[in-house]
Amino acid sequence: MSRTTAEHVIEVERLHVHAGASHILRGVDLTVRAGEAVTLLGANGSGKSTLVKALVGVAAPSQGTVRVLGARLGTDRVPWERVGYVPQRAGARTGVPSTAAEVVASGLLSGRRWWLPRGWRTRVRDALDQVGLADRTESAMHVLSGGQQQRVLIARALVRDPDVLVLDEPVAGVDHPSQEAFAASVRRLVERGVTVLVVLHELGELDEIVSRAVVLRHGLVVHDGAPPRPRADHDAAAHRHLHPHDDEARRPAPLTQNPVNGSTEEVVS
Ligand SMILES: Nc1ncnc2c1ncn2[C@@H]1O[C@H](COP(=O)(O)OP(=O)(O)OP(=O)(O)O)[C@@H](O)[C@H]1O
Repeated sequence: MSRTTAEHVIEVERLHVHAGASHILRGVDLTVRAGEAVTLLGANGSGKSTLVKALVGVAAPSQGTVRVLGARLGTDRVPWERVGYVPQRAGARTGVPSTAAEVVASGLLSGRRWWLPRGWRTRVRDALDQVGLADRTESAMHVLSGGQQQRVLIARALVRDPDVLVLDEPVAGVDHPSQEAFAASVRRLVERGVTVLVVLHELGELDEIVSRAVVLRHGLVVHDGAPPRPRADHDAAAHRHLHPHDDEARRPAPLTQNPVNGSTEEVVS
């Protein structure tokens, strides 16, 4: 059961994003309804991070519109306090000495609210508990493993109790316990009706949680529907992989294409 009244939590229409001379997004349309758990897939450089950055107002559209929770970016006031965002891993080791609790508490600050609300300590502890780090509240960030630091950043997004959560490759390169803790927390959020849009390279632990996959290729949506499932015969001797050359890769993608790495496959019977 969804927690928001806006049926369309995210609405992107004919979105173009340029960076200098690069035309990164070339007319993306995307609608995410309340309560959906959607993964954004695509090969390196296909535009996934740019799309999520445009959703949270970090990348400016050169054309097209983005609406979040019914508010149009750039014209309406977006209720950012209801949006949780975990950027692509940049490393939490900033050199600034801070504890896990301090990093998570910063997630309670937003545009107009520069003070911590009553009960913030409990909320911070709960958020860290959700990612399996209740016992590391007072740990300095630099003593945590990379996976644990990433979980702290996820807790920083969760502490807002967001209605929509946008995550950019939240588990890339993190240890297995962190991946499991992350999947368990996404499952609970989805059960509570939170809308989730997550950039992934492979479904992994989220395989049974996401219900829809949107695949980008060269800045365009080339698939929007059921998530790719691992093929049972993938390791079979009769299975042959054909990897396209670059100009082939620029042709419109067939739906049988492996959406994660962009390769096409042919089975020899
Ligand atoms: N600020 C920028 N200036 C110039 N080019 C950029 C900029 N940001 C991104 N790009 C280019 O745009 C393309 C898409 O980048 P983006 O990070 O959105 O892709 P991605 O699908 O998230 O890739 P990855 O899976 O490697 O994170 C890439 O070729 C990237 O080099």
